[in-house]
Amino acid sequence: MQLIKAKDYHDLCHKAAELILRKVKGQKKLTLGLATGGTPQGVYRILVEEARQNGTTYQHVTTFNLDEYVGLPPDHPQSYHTYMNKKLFDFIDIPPQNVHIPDGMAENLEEECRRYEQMIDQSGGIDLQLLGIGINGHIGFNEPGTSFHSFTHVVKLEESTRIANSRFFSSLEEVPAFAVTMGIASIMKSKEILLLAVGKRKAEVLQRLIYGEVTEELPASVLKMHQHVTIIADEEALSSLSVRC
Ligand SMILES: N[C@@H]1[C@@H](O)[C@H](O)[C@@H](COP(=O)(O)O)O[C@@H]1O
Repeated sequence: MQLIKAKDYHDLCHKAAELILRKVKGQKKLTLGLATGGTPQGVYRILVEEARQNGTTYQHVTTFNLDEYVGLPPDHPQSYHTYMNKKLFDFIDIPPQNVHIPDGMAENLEEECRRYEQMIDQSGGIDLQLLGIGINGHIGFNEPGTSFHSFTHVVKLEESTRIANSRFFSSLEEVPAFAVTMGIASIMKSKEILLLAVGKRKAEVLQRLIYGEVTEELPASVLKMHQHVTIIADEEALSSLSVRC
């Protein structure tokens, strides 16, 4: 794992956007895995601004989002469909048919999970997967205890995750209890992974990730077994480590 230290959130977003843009501009065909949550918002803002200024095209880009809440219609203000449209897709020229987000409203969720996993494979696999990290070490919505062999599946969200994400809803009760998420094995199939960690509240989990063992109790620890992982973290997130980057 390569660890890149960013001064602050602004710096982290620029470093991450730069890495993504190098792929967008350098590859004829590109499949990106995308994340939601607070962390990548600033990265998407930079991508949008850069496309506006330079006319950068995303016609050749296909995307797969990590996850979606079960039971929220795509146009719900807190669905990840809405998040992605409002933060990125509405402002770049990516063809709508190239955008993939799990359907949390599917009647048969098991079938939806299989379909989603197949589509990732049919696209030729993810070239670069963007990840955030939950305070309990989750990636996507893979909570502690999730099998490292899991593919796209339905998960029951941990209370700590619902509480953390309730800041985007008007109350905790409104946060769905279930989600569809790419599994750990789905994420590990990506050719390259970029994990972002920001702020004091990620310091403890980042310390566990970097110094701790590989265990299903800390889903992100699986990344240590991947060949090509970059972590970009700001000073606050790195404050529990004594590393030189
Ligand atoms: N499903 C998402 C994750 O993909 C994300 O990484 C995590 C951290 O979110 P934040 O970046 O807001 O700390 O939150 C959610 O639970």
